[in-house]
Amino acid sequence: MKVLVIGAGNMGLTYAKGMSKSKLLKKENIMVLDTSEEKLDEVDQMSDFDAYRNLEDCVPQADIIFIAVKPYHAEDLFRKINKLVTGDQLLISIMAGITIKTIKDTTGLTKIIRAMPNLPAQVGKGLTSYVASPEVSRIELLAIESLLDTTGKSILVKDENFIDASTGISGSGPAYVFYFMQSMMEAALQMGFSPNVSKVLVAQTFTGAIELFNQNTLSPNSWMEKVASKGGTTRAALNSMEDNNVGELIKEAAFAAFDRAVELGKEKQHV
Ligand SMILES: NC(=O)C1=CN([C@@H]2O[C@H](COP(=O)(O)OP(=O)(O)OC[C@H]3O[C@@H](n4cnc5c(N)ncnc54)[C@H](OP(=O)(O)O)[C@@H]3O)[C@@H](O)[C@H]2O)C=CC1
Ligand SMILES: O=C(O)[C@@H]1CCC=N1
Repeated sequence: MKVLVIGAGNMGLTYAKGMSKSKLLKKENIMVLDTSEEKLDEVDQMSDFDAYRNLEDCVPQADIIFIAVKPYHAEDLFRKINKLVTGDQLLISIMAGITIKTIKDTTGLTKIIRAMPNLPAQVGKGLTSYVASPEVSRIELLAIESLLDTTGKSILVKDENFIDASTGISGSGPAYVFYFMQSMMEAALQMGFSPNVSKVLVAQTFTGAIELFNQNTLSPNSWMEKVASKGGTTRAALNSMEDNNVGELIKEAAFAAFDRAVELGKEKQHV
């Protein structure tokens, strides 16, 4: 089985590396194509995969084509791919918003997996939700699941709406966590801690809280209660968040990402 990864950026290279480390695929069976000379130099220097500049040289050889370019590059790329594909190839897209129908209509392929990973895939802690077109067989689906699992966990969702929804939760979600971390680090700096100490205070707090959450069956609300003493400091902080409607604002932000994913799928330039 040969896999071609198109787009050697944050996510494309992460998956190429994940697949090669996993031993599911031999390195010589992973091809990487990008239009940026800088990215291709990076791939060449890693000397892990063969770097390609021209679609003609790699698309026809691929059993699986993994698309990891930005959504606004999809239209042009798909038009070019259309002339090179054979009906049996399977395409995995991780692009936000781009629907299976659009991919089928523009590439001519029918075996499509639409997936939504997240950045922690870079450290093997990713979460990828995915859905398949009916033309993908059960055996192919199992093989794809193994490939996606090389970067963390994967979840097969019921329909594409859940891909857009998981974009709002897990796809974009790491940025919400970093937003929270940034604010806490800024508060620590304002309290007089050095940048290094601020970083350790915040990072270890997040790591510890996640470890607790993962080792137990308690909800975040129950954990909050364990931290907060009556009339104490945590209650003061949680009251301040409640007063400022922070919880609702976080939900609103997640829905803004969900809505944007749906909108991206409808934008004319992609079809
Ligand atoms: N970053 C994230 O956390 C997540 C991203 N995604 C999705 O993954 C996709 C990729 O995102 P990300 O990895 O961050 O993007 P990057 O910009 O890091 O990587 C995309 C790469 O593709 C290259 N490229 C552009 N057009 C083409 C083309 N026609 N053929 C080959 N290569 C091309 C780009 O080159 P150049 O820079 O020159 O344009 C760039 O090197 C997006 O569609 C996004 O929606 C999904 C989940 C999480
Ligand atoms: O911001 C984006 O559009 C992509 C999709 C999810 C994370 N990054």
